[in-house]
Amino acid sequence: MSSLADFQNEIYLAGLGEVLPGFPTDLTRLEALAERRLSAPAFGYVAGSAGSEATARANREAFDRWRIVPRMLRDVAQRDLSVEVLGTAMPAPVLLAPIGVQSIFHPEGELAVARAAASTGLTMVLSTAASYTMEEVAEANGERSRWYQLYWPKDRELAASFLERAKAAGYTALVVTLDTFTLAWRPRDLDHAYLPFLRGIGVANYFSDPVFQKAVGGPVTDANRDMALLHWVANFGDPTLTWNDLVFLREHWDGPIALKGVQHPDDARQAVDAGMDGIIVSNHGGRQVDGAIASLDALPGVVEAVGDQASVLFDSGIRTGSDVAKALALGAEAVLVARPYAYGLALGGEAGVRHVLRCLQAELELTMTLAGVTRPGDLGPDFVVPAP
Ligand SMILES: Cc1cc2nc3c(=O)[nH]c(=O)nc-3n(C[C@H](O)[C@H](O)[C@H](O)COP(=O)(O)O)c2cc1C
Ligand SMILES: O=C(O)C(=O)c1ccccc1
Repeated sequence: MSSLADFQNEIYLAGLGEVLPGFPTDLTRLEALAERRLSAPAFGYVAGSAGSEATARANREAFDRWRIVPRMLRDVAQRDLSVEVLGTAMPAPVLLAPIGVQSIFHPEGELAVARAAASTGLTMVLSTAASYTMEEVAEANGERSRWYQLYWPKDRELAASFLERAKAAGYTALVVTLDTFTLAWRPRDLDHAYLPFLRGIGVANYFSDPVFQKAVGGPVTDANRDMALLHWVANFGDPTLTWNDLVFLREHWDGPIALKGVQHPDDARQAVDAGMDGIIVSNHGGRQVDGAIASLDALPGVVEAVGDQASVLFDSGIRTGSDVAKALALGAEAVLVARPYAYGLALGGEAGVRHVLRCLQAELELTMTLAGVTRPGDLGPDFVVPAP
């Protein structure tokens, strides 16, 4: 049986022919390399977080506060990391988190990511704010599984159109991001006075949409471009939304729905009461509320509140396979990874993303195996202790 950890052997064997991996295998090193490759504003956009970046740091520190306790002599010869999450089969409990405006990292942007995801079999979550349309990305992703992330616009007709298009293009689950109806105070972007959308990046799904086009007097050309961008700004998020509005999602989406950005157990309970299928415990990688709780610290409370009624997923701060194991041990059914694959994209396009995904999966399998676990579902709170 082939295993995800075979990547390790592949690297050592290639070394016999003097071939090196090409990218670092310690994924925490990618950020510094990406900084050298990207323009200062583009690097600031991906690496930056809200305010003093205290929450971004807290996300990482929270992982350091948990330590894995390996168990011995448990026959770990046969491993199977595959899981089914919200109806989607995956080779490992790892998804590619939605990241907007990927063409600022590499010209092929989301298309390269869709191909890398397809080649590993992992599920990508496509952002509404993508640089390519959801139909183009679906084509690059092919027969593989993909989910769609909605930024819920003010115009309900536009929201319904996005959902209709996503369904038609083969996105099987819906992720609705709640924590970013407006962008936070982000000093790195402010200091560069840099917002990609105002430069027409990350608006492909809007400009290609029939409902959006109707609102701006037809297809977007040089003549109505400024008006179209202003319409985007006015429409991007809806701060009036409340829990009662979730009915709209159910009316327009018949597949599984997960809410992204939940941190409080009571919000998770409300999501379940509203008929949602999944929760993504996330603080947007520290990019929204500076000073907010580390996402990993919020995870156990949400799992306790709704873990038996909904799929609880996790993101914010995952950098290594060992981090994935800790989040699974604390109750996540699967995790989403964001910045590491964006850095891989910046460093090497499709090959860079594929490298990151293969490293993560191999390291996860080796960590689990050496800790005495052969399946993701067998990782529980017994495998971690708080650091002294
Ligand atoms: C450059 C960038 C763009 C992002 N764009 C989106 C987006 O369009 N939609 C969304 O739901 N989350 C977006 N996120 C948040 C990620 O999906 C994810 O929640 C977060 O980055 C996870 O933390 P990590 O980067 O530490 O893995 C973005 C994050 C980054 C870094
Ligand atoms: O930058 C982000 O974190 C983000 O989520 C976003 C928001 C709007 C458009 C693109 C990305």
